[in-house]
Amino acid sequence: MSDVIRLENISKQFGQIQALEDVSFAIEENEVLALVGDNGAGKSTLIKIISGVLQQTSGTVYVRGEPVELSDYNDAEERGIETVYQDLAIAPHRTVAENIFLGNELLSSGPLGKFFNFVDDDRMESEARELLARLELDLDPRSEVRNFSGGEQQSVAIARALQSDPNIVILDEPTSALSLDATQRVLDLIKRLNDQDVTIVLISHNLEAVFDVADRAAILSSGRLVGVEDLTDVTEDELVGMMMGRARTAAD
Ligand SMILES: Nc1ncnc2c1ncn2[C@@H]1O[C@H](COP(=O)(O)OP(=O)(O)OP(=O)(O)O)[C@@H](O)[C@H]1O
Repeated sequence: MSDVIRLENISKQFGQIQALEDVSFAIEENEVLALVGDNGAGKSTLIKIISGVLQQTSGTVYVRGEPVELSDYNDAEERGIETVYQDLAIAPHRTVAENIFLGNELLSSGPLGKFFNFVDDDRMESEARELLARLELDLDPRSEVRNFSGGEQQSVAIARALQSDPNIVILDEPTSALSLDATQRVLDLIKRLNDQDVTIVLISHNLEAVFDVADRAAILSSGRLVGVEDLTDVTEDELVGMMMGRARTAAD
């Protein structure tokens, strides 16, 4: 398996606070990698660096073997990396199709449409319909998103990230605040994406979800990488121990 992203000695300081210290590991092609750790461990800081929102103080990010400078969100998007943040940034009074194309609206191809920037609602609706079908999401592209449950809104946010056809999707706590049922539906969506060759990085405090959907877990504690474990090799208790900063020993 080849690396899609490799982090080498990534450190990040905010003034006196060392949010990340010398973090090095690789994300493999087509895996689901969970990023776990206690509050303040550095998970959000790390994904913001991978998605171009923050820049590391030192260290190098490699995407498909190339050292890259991700100075903003577009740099990451151009390399096929999309992120769905916890706040979702969904526009509740817009339709599913409008949300999927929010900020990337398709314009009419006719000369007048181009000139006046007419949005091509029909094309957005039909492309949204195709995308939703590909993700096996039973959502009407013409419905306003405010009518949806939390799990469905999360699915719309994931569909929007998929609109640019990324091959790496980073999900920040996609199941927090969801019912058990909705959580399972979002986990099933993550599995379907992964079956379609999308590499997934998942931040989650829900260890049951992590064990259900992820292949490996990278464990952070106080800004340091404690380990990267194959989830078939560790128990939930061992993982919690590592999240508390206890490296695995041969006796574990
Ligand atoms: N913009 C910032 N300015 C100053 N300190 C920050 C900033 N962002 C994060 N930090 C600090 O960096 C450390 C790591 O925070 P981060 O949000 O990455 O942790 P986390 O693992 O995502 O936590 P949580 O699970 O609570 O979201 C914390 O000590 C946090 O207070």
